[in-house]
Amino acid sequence: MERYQVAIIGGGSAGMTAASGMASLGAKVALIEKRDSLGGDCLHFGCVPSKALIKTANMSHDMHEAAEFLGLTINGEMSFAKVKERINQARNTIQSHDSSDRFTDMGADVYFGEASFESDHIINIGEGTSIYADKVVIATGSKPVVPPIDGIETIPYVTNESIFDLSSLPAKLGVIGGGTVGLEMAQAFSRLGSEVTVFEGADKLFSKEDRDIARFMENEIGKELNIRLNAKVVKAEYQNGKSKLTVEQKGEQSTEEFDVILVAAGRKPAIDSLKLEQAGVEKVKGFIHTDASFRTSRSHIFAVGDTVNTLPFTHAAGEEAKTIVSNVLFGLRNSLDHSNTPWVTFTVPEVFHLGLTEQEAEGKNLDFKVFRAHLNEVDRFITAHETRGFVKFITDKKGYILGAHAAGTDAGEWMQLAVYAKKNKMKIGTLSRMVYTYPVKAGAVQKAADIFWREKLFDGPLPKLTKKFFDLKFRLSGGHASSDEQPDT
Ligand SMILES: Cc1cc2nc3c(=O)[nH]c(=O)nc-3n(C[C@H](O)[C@H](O)[C@H](O)COP(=O)(O)OP(=O)(O)OC[C@H]3O[C@@H](n4cnc5c(N)ncnc54)[C@H](O)[C@@H]3O)c2cc1C
Ligand SMILES: NC(=O)c1ccc[n+]([C@@H]2O[C@H](COP(=O)([O-])OP(=O)(O)OC[C@H]3O[C@@H](n4cnc5c(N)ncnc54)[C@H](O)[C@@H]3O)[C@@H](O)[C@H]2O)c1
Repeated sequence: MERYQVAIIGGGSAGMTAASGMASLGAKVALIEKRDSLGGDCLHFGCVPSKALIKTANMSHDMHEAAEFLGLTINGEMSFAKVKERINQARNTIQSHDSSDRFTDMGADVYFGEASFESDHIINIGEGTSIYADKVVIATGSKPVVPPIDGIETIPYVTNESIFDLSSLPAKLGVIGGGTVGLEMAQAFSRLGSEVTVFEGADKLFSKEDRDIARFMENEIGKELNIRLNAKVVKAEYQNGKSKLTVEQKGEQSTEEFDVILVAAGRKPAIDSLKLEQAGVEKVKGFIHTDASFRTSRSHIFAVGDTVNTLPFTHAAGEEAKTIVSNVLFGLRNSLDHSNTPWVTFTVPEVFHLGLTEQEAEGKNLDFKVFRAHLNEVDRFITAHETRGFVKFITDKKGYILGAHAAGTDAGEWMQLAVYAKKNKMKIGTLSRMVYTYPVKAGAVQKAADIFWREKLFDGPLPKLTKKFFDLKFRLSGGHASSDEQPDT
């Protein structure tokens, strides 16, 4: 049986990052992936295809809006095959960066096959292969939750794992779940031309966002989609090529027919087939339980990414994997503070989230301040006619950043500045005291940050003091300007 210092189960964002870090340091590493290529959810069914789809849908939407405004006519039918071509091109290009050769070149052995624990050190891969590992990293990601709706298995629903394989654009798309996956996909399909209805069980959308952002976004996205809140899908049927949903809302039932149903009702760790019990690895609430240094209940077995109950994002998975490299190889106890990990929801407008929301600051009884700027005050947004949205900073009394939130075009790009400032424990005023190119979208950050100085300089005692000083100076100079300040006559 081949022996490894580290076996990494799962070749997604977390697994690949851990493998490249450990193999580059010279450890004998096995990377095991159940699918026939590396890349994980993000590459195959998540971030990459969804962002390529969103971009293509926004291109189509913006083109139609611009044509109408400029008095142009667009002819022809949109080709869904072309949309898929763009998605596949993006996937293929990124796939080439994630090729197994890259990892073998680094010295890792890549195995393709489903892994499960035979014991706490022995891992079976598919049928017939077993390896021994001193340490193990579990990075098997997550999978979609399919809610227990009567008849759901009788309809040909899609999830994020199959929606990118649709052969044509559905005329009517029903989306179960108004979370990040549901809303990003719903808006993209709507912008390509589908009529989209989103069924959300909760009473609001964007529930993890700052309440002002959530309210604003619910209103914005509601202009493009049919949103049904407090909606419980109780029954699903398939008749004459259509999927029929029975939905309960405010005690009343109604039915609606769709060409395609997307189930986007949340995700759960993909750990069922690992036989964790054979390794003695414990779970809590369906996630693998770890300490702050990502050690499981067995100290030589680690878990990162979507398998643990932290933040379910690619960049979070990657950062967790980087954190454990020295924990696994050198027995260190590095931990990761996710309070500086942002996330972005790629709807239009885009939503950026970092740190505490206003309601969380209230919940913690913090003495905090809010600084905000609206995009209609920022020249770059005005010139681009993209004034929908705002930025909002939450700081402590002294101005240290606790949270930063924004909704607006490309918010995920221009708000990255806030991550640097918060991580480096800067006051919001620092974001004002730097020169921004004119005109850029990050001008919105500067506008909000300027308020910090305006309050400090102009709302405090300083203006009264300086007025007294100038009055005195004026009187001392005889009530008229000194000779060297006299204007030319
Ligand atoms: C539609 C969608 C869009 C998303 N968009 C974004 C985004 O824009 N930005 C963002 O940050 N995040 C996004 N995410 C979330 C992101 O995809 C995940 O957080 C990320 O992929 C988690 O990485 P991971 O390495 O933990 O898991 P994964 O990337 O899922 O990798 C796990 C790997 O383990 C393999 N595996 C599973 N079980 C076994 C086994 N028993 N043996 C061997 N291999 C196994 C899987 O095949 C997979 O390749 C999106 C998710 C979805 C669903
Ligand atoms: N831009 C990004 O970074 C990005 C994009 C997509 C996904 N993701 C990640 O993937 C994770 C999963 O996304 P998701 O949207 O699947 O999950 P989610 O937890 O964000 O949203 C699921 C939604 O479905 C609703 N729901 C659950 N069961 C329901 C039912 N039976 N009927 C109606 N509504 C129901 C929930 O109330 C919730 O609002 C997210 O937490 C996010 O971290 C990130």
